[in-house]
Amino acid sequence: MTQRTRVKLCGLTRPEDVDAAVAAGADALGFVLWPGSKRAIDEQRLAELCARVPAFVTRVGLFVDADRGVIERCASCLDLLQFHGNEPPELCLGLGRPWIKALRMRDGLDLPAAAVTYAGAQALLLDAYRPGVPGGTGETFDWSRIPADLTKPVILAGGLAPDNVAEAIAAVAPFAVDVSGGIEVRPGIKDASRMAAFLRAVRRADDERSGA
Ligand SMILES: O=C(O)c1ccccc1N[C@@H]1O[C@H](COP(=O)(O)O)[C@@H](O)[C@H]1O
Repeated sequence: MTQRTRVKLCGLTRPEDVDAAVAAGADALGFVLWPGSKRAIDEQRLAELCARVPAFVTRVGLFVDADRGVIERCASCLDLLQFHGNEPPELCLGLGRPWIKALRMRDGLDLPAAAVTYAGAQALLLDAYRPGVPGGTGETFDWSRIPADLTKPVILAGGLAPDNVAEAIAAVAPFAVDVSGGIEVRPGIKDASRMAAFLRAVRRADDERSGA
């Protein structure tokens, strides 16, 4: 049986966007805890937003080489940690919380080897590579570079939007898709109708894959 594609909507900063993302049917909501991002929120805002999220919707915190103390404090209201920096796998594992590893698809990246290096991760999030930017570029990458037999679930990210996510799902059949810029009016400000359109496009793609 074809699995349904899970959906993470990332970079939420406002209570109304959290409510709209949940109403649209998102499986996971992402909160950026990297101060360098235009979508960054502080710990107090994180706690406020997380408190709005109902059971069975996963709260994900995104970190880029954050201090361990920051990660531990934020983790108290998160279900999953997402690492975008040079965090050693031992650090990610040592936090004792479920986590995923984001990898930018630079030339020469050996994905099967990365799957071994990050064996403790619950999934690999694959994003576009732009030098000097840890993620969230709004750019796609060559999806054919993703091996079909990776030993970790794939979360496909990078430049996804309501009008290309079906093509991405048909090409990659990822476990999940992740989007930020493609559902925004500007960084950190989400558009409820684009979030709903994204979810509809994913459902349609799943129906097509399953022949429904
Ligand atoms: O969103 C950010 O600002 C960000 C900053 C640093 C690392 C990752 C970031 N976002 C992640 O990147 C993906 C893809 O973004 P986009 O859809 O291409 O805009 C996003 O889903 C976040 O997981």
